[in-house]
Amino acid sequence: MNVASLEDTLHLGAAELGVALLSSQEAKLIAYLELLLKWNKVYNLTAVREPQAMVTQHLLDSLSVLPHLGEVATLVDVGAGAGLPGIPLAIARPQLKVVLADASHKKTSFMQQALLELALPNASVRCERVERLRLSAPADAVICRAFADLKEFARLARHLVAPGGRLLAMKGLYPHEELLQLPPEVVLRDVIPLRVPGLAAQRHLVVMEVR
Ligand SMILES: C[S@@+](CC[C@H](N)C(=O)[O-])C[C@H]1O[C@@H](n2cnc3c(N)ncnc32)[C@H](O)[C@@H]1O
Repeated sequence: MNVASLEDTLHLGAAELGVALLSSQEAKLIAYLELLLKWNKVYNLTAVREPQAMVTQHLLDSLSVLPHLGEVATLVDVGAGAGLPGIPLAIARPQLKVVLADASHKKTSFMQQALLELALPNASVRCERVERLRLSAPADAVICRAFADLKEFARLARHLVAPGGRLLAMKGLYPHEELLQLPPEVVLRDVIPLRVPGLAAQRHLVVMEVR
């Protein structure tokens, strides 16, 4: 693996996103990719296996939401899988408390190991179905990528935030159909187009507020 060029892609891409990273944070993000590559051989954690594509589709895609998180202090990543977007966000914003939740023991074992190896005290892992997950205090926001349609996301995760809290869904194409199906318990606040460096595909962040 050509680590130097992966670092370049990450460094230039983060700068393009307006995300400031220390070199130690960039090194942790690359170390996370290396862990993902290593565990993927046995655990089949992600279909994206080419290292440069992983920088773009996993690291930069996750980091692209950072400028839109606002003052959020606690964030739950539901259906986090191998830790996306939650682990890159926890690395890039050490003050942010991140809960990584997934129902799959295989996925949560990987995330637990990644948190240990990367020394990420601001993140924790819960092996639980989202609908059964209970937090000691409501989070400021919940985020998901490739988890469920907007209606189902709201149904399964709205109990994790207090009224006024946000549900953030990372989507590809503008989700016209899904937006027509939003339940009355949430209000649509924004649909933000995201530009991920190196990715031609459309990306959007849907911001909903829980009533
Ligand atoms: C397609 S993967 C996406 C993983 C990651 N967010 C990403 O973008 O790479 C969906 C994940 O959601 C998890 N999942 C699906 N339904 C769930 C539920 N009700 N509660 C918790 N996790 C769930 C699955 O185990 C799987 O890891």
